[in-house]
Amino acid sequence: MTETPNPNIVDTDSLTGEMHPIRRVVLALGSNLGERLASLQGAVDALADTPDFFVTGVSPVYETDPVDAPEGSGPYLNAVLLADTTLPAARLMERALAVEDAFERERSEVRNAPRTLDVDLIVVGDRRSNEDFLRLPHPRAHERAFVLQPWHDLEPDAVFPDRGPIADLLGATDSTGVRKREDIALEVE
Ligand SMILES: Nc1ncnc2c1ncn2[C@@H]1O[C@H](COP(=O)(O)OP(=O)(O)OP(=O)(O)O)[C@@H](O)[C@H]1O
Ligand SMILES: Nc1nc2c(c(=O)[nH]1)N=C(CO)CN2
Repeated sequence: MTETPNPNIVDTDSLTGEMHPIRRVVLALGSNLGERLASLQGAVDALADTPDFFVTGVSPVYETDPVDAPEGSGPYLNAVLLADTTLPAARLMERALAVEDAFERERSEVRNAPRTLDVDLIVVGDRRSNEDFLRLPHPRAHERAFVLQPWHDLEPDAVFPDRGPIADLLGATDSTGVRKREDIALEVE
């Protein structure tokens, strides 16, 4: 006898759509053009307003010397945001780009040109990707004190996939150009 799917058994996935696991997300925010703090705060607000995306932590703000940036680039404000989400990583990337656009991010041909807002996905659970549109974990973040320091403030025991404890990575990184701004802070609604 040929087995056929029982039409009386409801496939819950066909009702609810694909099921997605909850993933812990680390995002890095940066700005070195325009109203830097307002852009970072706007990014936090916009991300916190994203359905199925729950902000769990926002780091202190750091003033940082530009790294690998064109001559004459100004200092950055940098921060890290932690969240839990069921959104697929590609949707998160689209959302990050849309939030950048909302804050007048111009996409220049010049590598690392000054920008009003940069939203980078650093880690999305154990998701790995190696496409131009989305590389995960972020391929350069493990050597960037402007990412590691604020992340370390939130999660001193965090481990960067394949790279090791962020405390060790931070210890191996030059963080002289990374200064905490005690006078300003980002707020989560
Ligand atoms: N993990 C990621 N986070 C952010 N953008 C990514 C990531 N992986 C790939 N991209 C792609 O990179 C492009 C954004 O590049 P962008 O000019 O903002 O890089 P950058 O932030 O200047 O440099 P870097 O990646 O070294 O921080 C987007 O098209 C985006 O799809
Ligand atoms: N200090 C600092 N330097 C950078 C930053 C950044 O956010 N902070 N982002 C870059 C490209 O994403 C390149 N250089």
